[in-house]
Amino acid sequence: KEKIEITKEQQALMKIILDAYNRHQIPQDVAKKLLQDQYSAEENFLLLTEMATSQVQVLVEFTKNIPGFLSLDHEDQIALLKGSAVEAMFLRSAQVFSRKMPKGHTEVLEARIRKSGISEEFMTPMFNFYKSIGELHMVQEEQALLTAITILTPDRPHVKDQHAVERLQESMLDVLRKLCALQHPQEPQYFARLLGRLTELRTLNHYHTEMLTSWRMNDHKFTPLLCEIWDVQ
Ligand SMILES: Cc1cccc(C)c1Nc1c(-c2c(F)cccc2F)nc2cccc(C)n12
Repeated sequence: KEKIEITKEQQALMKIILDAYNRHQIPQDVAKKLLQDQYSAEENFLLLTEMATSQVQVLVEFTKNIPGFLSLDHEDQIALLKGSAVEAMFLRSAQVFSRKMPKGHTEVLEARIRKSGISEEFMTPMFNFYKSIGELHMVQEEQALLTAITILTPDRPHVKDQHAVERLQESMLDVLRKLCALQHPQEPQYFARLLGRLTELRTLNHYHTEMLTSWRMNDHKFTPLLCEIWDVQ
C-alpha cells in the first residue's frame, strides 16, 4: 500500500488556496435581498445580475491569490480569467447552492433563477450540475483546489505560454489527488469523479453563452464588469 504524504510546501499551498477561497464570499447585502425583494422576472434578473457581478469580483480576488498566477504573462492572466469565469462561477454557485446557504435561501434562489428569463433548456443542465456537485459532499479544500484547477486550464483561448499554466495546474492536481486519497480512502475513484465534473462544467459554457444572448435579445442590461468578462455589448 503506497504511503501518501502531503509535503510541507503542499500543505502551505493548500492553506493559501483555502484562505483565499473563504476570504471572499458573496456580500451579505446581496444574500439578504434574495429574501426581501419581490418576485417579478425583472426583479429576479436584477438580483441575479448583482450576484453574478459580485461573483466575478470574488473570482478575480481568489485568482490573484493562487500562488504563481501573478507571475504569469499579464495577457495570459486575463485570458485565463475570461476563459474560466463561467466554469468557476458555476462551481462556486453549485457549492453555495448545495452547502453554504441556510435552508430557506436555496429554494428562494432556485425560484428566482427559474423565473428570470432563462429558458427551460438551460435550467435542466444547470440544476443537474448543481445536484451532481452536491452529491460529492466535497470538503472546502477540495472545492477551493478544484476551482483553482479550473482557472489554471492551459488550453483556454488566446493563452500564449500554456506550459507555464500547466506547471501551476499540475501542482494543484497533485495536492488534490493526495487530499482525495486521504479524505476518501474507501473511494479510490473519488479524485477521478471530481475531474469528471470539470468535463461536465465545460458543456455549461455553451449554455451560458446562449443565456447571455437570449437575455440580450430581450433587452436585459448587464453591468460593465459582466460585459467586460464576457465580451458582450
Ligand atoms: C448569479 C446566478 C446564479 C445562478 C444562476 C444564474 C443564472 C445567475 N446569474 C447569472 C450568471 C450565472 C452565475 F453568476 C453563476 C452560475 C451560473 C450563471 F448563469 N451569469 C450571468 C450573466 C449575466 C446575468 C446574470 C444574471 N448571470
